[in-house]
Amino acid sequence: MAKIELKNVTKSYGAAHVIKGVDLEIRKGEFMVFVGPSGCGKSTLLRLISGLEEISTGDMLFDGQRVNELVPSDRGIAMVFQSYALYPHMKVYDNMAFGLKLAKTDKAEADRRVREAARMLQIEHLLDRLPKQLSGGQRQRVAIGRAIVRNPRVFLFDEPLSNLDAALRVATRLEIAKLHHDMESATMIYVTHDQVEAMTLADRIAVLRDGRLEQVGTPAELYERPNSVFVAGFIGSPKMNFLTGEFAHAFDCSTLGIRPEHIDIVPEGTGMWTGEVVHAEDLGSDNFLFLDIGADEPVLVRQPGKLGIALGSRLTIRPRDGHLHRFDANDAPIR
Ligand SMILES: Nc1ncnc2c1ncn2[C@@H]1O[C@H](COP(=O)(O)OP(=O)(O)OP(=O)(O)O)[C@@H](O)[C@H]1O
Repeated sequence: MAKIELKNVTKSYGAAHVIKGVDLEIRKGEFMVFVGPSGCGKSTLLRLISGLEEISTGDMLFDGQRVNELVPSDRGIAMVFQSYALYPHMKVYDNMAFGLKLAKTDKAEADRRVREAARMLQIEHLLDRLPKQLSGGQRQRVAIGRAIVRNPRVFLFDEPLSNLDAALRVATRLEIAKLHHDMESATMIYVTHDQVEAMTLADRIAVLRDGRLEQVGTPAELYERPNSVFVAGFIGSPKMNFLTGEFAHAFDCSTLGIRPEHIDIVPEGTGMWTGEVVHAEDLGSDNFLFLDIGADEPVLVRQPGKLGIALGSRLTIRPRDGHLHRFDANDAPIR
């Protein structure tokens, strides 16, 4: 399995500069997740690594070897997309074995690999079925199985779970986490919009913004020590509250960030701010309370359990010690 290095990689389509100089080292066996707003270049970066697209300038290395000119089939990668693209007329077994057949892999060896992958993904009982006889989640597992049997150096996933319903997403996410655990030397790169997928699957997350890397770090690093207002607002769900003006000046900063889960409701007279509940969402396990404390936008407070707080109630709140994020006028953190 491979270590992947990107050295000042750029990609332009005519005058459109999509990737603007990315330096990144993905370790052998690492699970790297790319996140960022729509259009920031996540899929393009994945396609550059796969070789489906050629980089414009810079270098791409797999295990120290320059692969800029290598076609996808010579890079030892396997891709899993959101659409599974299984052959409808072939049984699951043949779908999984197809690539090996093309590569003229020994039949017994191919059989061994298909059954091993099917066992890992718990789809052994589905090998004789056609794709149309499978659920969406099962189809996606077959697509992942088809990637596994090829024994790739690198797995590339482009939003593989986005076509699945909520329950299947969770089940298949656990499956992918297990796969990474079982194939500990497999390097995996994964593009997603989903915060939970990014936070739970990643060894490290790369946050992209407009064709550049904004920050790369472990999920905990990005959550606890974001390097910019952008990362602070992007990582975490629901989103961090940002206060400016007098609210921030009171803390000697230009922007004050507080996550909804780091605000406590306290007795009047002991808090920092008081405001009216202008909107409330009861999720059963959690309450989202939106408080108008006189800032530009209501402050979101996340509280576990059943609260039964009525709209229009006045609440006093206090940010939890050690969980304030202060930023200067350049959006850089003050620590
Ligand atoms: N073949 C192309 N020609 C011109 N522009 C392109 C081409 N492919 C992608 N782009 C542009 O490059 C930018 C990045 O696209 P990309 O698909 O990598 O973004 P993304 O972060 O994966 O977005 P999303 O989250 O919406 O899938 C977009 O502005 C897109 O319009």
